[in-house]
Amino acid sequence: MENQRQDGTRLAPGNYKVSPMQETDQPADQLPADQTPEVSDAARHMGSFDPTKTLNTDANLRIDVRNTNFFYGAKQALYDVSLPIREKQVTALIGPSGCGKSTFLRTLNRMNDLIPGTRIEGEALFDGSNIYDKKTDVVLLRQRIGMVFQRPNPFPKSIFENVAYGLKVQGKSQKFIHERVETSLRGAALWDEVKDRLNSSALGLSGGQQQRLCIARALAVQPEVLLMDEPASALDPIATLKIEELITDLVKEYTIVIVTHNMQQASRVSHFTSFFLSGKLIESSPTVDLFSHPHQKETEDYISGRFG
Ligand SMILES: Nc1ncnc2c1ncn2[C@@H]1O[C@H](COP(=O)(O)OP(=O)(O)OP(=O)(O)O)[C@@H](O)[C@H]1O
Repeated sequence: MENQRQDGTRLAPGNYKVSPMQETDQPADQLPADQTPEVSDAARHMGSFDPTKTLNTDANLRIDVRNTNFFYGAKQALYDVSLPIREKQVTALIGPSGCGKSTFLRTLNRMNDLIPGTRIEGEALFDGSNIYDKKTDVVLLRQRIGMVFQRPNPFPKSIFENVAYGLKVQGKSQKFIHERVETSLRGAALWDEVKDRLNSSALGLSGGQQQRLCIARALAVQPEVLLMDEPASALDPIATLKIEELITDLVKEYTIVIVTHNMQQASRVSHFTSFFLSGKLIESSPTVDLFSHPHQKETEDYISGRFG
């Protein structure tokens, strides 16, 4: 298929131009915010990441979701979803608003349990145990499968306290906590920006920094899987590129599942992409294949911009 959107831009990873990355001769102060030289620099750096180079279709299954149905009261939001989530790979969930991406993501660490009247069927095997099992220790589960939300949600505490929080709950020693806070902030590419103000309020950070702080907070308890629900949708283009760059770094050590509205973002950062529509998983493939050779008509319609 000629993989062109209606506006003419191509979607195949690595072969298309994403508007924030385009270069121009206009003076910087006359450029839209997403085309400033700073963005171009970050974009150039991102340009060196090519998920096709680290795609591993044989990677171990980290979570094996089988035949999941999910209900909000009488309303069914997921229909018979089966999806293998591979270790140390980024899996992107895409699809139009209301298709069930976030619901699916939240089933993976039982965040939907917090909503009264919800019900789930099927299984999601994580180290041989079913995540949905009533006996699952959800506190431990959420430690092992951490989550970052759409809007940065730091606690109204200091930068240090935000990252140390989970470790204090675990009763770790002061020395351990100090070391882990630094490692986590480094892991979230925030250390250099905050090392001299660890005791300042986290609420004084920019939106992008707050989101990286939330990522550091999730990393502090050493999760194995990171769930990200549109982690950059509330951020400006520079902060967005920093988060994308961070994802491409984190996946060396963690398994990542990311919900995104942005197909170009899925192409830039993910190894696998799953397309949802009306609560059903329509197609799931290596990202490069899904965008260049979709197997289903619905997928082709969606990625070519015919709906959604
Ligand atoms: N707490 C809730 N109670 C009842 N229905 C809900 C609830 N949360 C989501 N839904 C419904 O479930 C369906 C899937 O919603 P979900 O938020 O998972 O979709 P989404 O693909 O993530 O959408 P978006 O991209 O807009 O965030 C939608 O019809 C939505 O209205």
